[in-house]
Amino acid sequence: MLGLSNKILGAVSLNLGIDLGTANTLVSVQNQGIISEPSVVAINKNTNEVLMGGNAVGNEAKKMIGKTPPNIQAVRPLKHGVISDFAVTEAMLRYFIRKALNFKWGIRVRVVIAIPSGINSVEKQAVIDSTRRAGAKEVYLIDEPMAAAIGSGLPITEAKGSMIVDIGGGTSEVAIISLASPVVTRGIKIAGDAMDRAIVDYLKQEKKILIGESTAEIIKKNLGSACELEQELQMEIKGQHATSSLPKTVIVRSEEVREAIQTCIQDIIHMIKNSLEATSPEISADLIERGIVLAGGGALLKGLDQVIANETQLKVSVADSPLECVVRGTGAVLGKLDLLQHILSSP
Ligand SMILES: Nc1ncnc2c1ncn2[C@@H]1O[C@H](COP(=O)(O)OP(=O)(O)OP(=O)(O)O)[C@@H](O)[C@H]1O
Repeated sequence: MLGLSNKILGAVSLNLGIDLGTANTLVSVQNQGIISEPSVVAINKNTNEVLMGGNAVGNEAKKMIGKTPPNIQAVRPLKHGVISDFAVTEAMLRYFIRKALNFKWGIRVRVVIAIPSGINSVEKQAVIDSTRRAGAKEVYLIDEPMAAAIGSGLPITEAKGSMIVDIGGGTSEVAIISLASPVVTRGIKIAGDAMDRAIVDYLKQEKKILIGESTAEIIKKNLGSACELEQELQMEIKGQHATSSLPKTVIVRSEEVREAIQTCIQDIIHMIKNSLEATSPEISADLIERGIVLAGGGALLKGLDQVIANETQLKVSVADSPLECVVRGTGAVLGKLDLLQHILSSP
């Protein structure tokens, strides 16, 4: 839990870096720490308004998915890395900003917010407007892969190619960066959520069991892998029989999960190869030396680094705390807004 010091509470302004993600929203409070909660909001279906009280957003709201009474719905306001519901996103941002301020008032808030590199200028302006309405006075945007590269510690300002692959919940993005500018970028809407859906479909088809996406995510994190494991794994899963709808229990094996998510992994590898094909020979030479850095929660999939290394013949490493790379990058930029003005994204 983040605790704001008296020094910050006594200050008139506060800098926040925000990674507004499909799966998780993270907020870095300058010199303090990181808040991280799922990007989930509970709404009243009758009024379409966000529920009152402390359980309407984040961890508590995620626990409600698939278990709400008919008048309440737990929704994820971002889909495929893009905001699908601006009103709900704004409510979520307001919650996170207030939490970062420890629910104190009268503090001027400056925000750097990371956005998927594929969103258009109208959507960018909408993110700025929502963040302002949620309580920020100044708002700057940065492309997610650029923030991930900075947060992974890549030397992006050098005249040498650096490559980051950010695999999140809704999107997988690649950026090859030199002199603080993206030289090649690629993105696809295939990432962690698509793997969860693939597991749901596979188990319905092959094991005649219906499960929700939250259960599929647990299966992916526990059993999911991109290549053979030294010790294959298995776990017991509870759900509903696909035809009788009665409760059903099955054993799921890591080999089955690998088969289920294979297509998603191939799509991500295809995107990476495609970006490598688009680089200049000089940058390719730099990448042979430096390799590829993986960030985002998807980077934690067992064996993914190994498979990408085999397919590209480059060194591949997973960034430290890959789920926090983007927000660490936004935090780093906040400290040097003047210096890094040119890497911020404008609508
Ligand atoms: N150990 C793990 N193995 C596989 N996947 C994991 C693991 N841990 C987390 N993930 C997946 O990482 C994804 C979340 O990553 P992250 O928080 O970086 O995404 P996001 O920033 O919310 O999404 P986006 O960048 O697409 O908006 C989820 O799909 C989650 O299931």
